[in-house]
Amino acid sequence: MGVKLGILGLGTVGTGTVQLLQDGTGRHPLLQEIEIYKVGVRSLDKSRAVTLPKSVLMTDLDAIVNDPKVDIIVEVMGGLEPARSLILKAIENGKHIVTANKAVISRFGEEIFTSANKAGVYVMLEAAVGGGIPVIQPLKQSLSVNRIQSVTGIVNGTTNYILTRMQLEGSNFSDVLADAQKLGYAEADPTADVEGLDAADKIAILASLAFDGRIKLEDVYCEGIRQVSKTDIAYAEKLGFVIKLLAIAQTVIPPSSNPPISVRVHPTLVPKNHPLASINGVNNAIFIEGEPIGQVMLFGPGAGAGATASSVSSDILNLVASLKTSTALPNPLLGCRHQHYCQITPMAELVTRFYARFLTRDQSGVIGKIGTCFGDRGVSLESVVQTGFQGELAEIVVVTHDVREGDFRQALAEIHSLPAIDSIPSVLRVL
Ligand SMILES: NC(=O)C1=CN([C@@H]2O[C@H](COP(=O)(O)OP(=O)(O)OC[C@H]3O[C@@H](n4cnc5c(N)ncnc54)[C@H](OP(=O)(O)O)[C@@H]3O)[C@@H](O)[C@H]2O)C=CC1
Ligand SMILES: N[C@@H](CC=O)C(=O)O
Ligand code: NA
Repeated sequence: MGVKLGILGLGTVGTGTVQLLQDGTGRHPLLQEIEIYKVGVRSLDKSRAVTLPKSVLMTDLDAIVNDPKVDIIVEVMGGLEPARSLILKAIENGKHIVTANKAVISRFGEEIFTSANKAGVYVMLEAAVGGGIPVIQPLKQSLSVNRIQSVTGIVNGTTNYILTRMQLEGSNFSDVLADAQKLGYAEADPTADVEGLDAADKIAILASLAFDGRIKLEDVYCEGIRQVSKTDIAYAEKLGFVIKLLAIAQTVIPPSSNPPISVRVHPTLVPKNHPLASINGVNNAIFIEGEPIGQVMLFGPGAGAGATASSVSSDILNLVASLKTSTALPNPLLGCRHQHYCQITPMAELVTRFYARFLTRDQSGVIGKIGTCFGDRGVSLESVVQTGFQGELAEIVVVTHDVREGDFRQALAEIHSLPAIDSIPSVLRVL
């Protein structure tokens, strides 16, 4: 008898998954053991890119998670509710879960994994981070003996696609966002992509695995890409950088048991010679540093139907394999064993380089005054460039050496109050 799937959602990811499962030739033979038993959607009237028997497609998702014949629930509907309640109900009913829903896991992970451990079922989430890139299983298994120092990722396909096209083609933000939506990369509400919230969900999940503890989503600092302008992209280019939305989790003191970590998402100037600088379009990459392994980078398509279906289906396959060889004890490398919360360092304590662009009145000595404010706070400058004019205003760009963020912000506030300063249109961190 086949392993019966109840799939919740038949949009971009659900459709890609059904297509993959229906076309088993040349793939792993265990796929033959899987039966697409029920698929839950919102509307039965929509035209679908896959053909399913009438008896399979239904709108009563509660009935699917309560159906005793269903072995695995594949939650690819997205959103917080009813996704969370359906997952919890399915777990209570003894079903394993595969989900692509980082928003639910990053917010309700504690509740979901606690219930799953109690019920003796697995919650698999490879598709939730990095789309098609295997990163969850590598962190849980292949890299788990390492002491991780940092996880730095481009983990949102939509914003990487937007920034790449803005950089390479000088395209306009809203036109490119519309393309990303048409291609099925963006979330139902693309605000989650553009504001960095999707990347924050993902880095919370990665940090939890890398640093072996729970993360409160509200502790993840988050800035999106709306304020990244063509001007900054052009200055970054001249200075030898590209701008990427990075999601970063790193220890701030040498690794120890439960070390304080910094977890954040923000647009970042990445040196052109860094491996993450060349990750373009919808691709994602996760750059991991650990001891003893050194540096590892996982790269691939971060969104889209086929790529995400690859991760969803591999999770299903892992569960099918477990069900076939079922032992009484859960496999600790597949389950979640976190009990404590990670300590998160406040942003003011972060040590990083900064890029800042100032619009100044064209008065003599402005650069000196900016330098003095920075110097008073112990902020040393790596480069200062005055290249352009915007109307009557001169444009000055600085890049600092490593500095404590709190000191940099104080200096910036002092600079802002100088009569010669018109405005500070952008402040970005530098990797
Ligand atoms: N798109 C991507 O590239 C990736 C997406 N993800 C994640 O995968 C999940 C799904 O994304 P995606 O496929 O793009 O989303 P879509 O919006 O394309 O599809 C959502 C599907 O779920 C169904 N659905 C949603 N809400 C309900 C409801 N309340 N009751 C019944 N059915 C419902 C919809 O039904 P109907 O068709 O009838 O409207 C639709 O079939 C999300 O969590 C997303 O974050 C993860 C990695 C990549
Ligand atoms: N909207 C997300 C989809 C994958 O998680 C993205 O653009 O990365
Ligand atoms: Na993945």
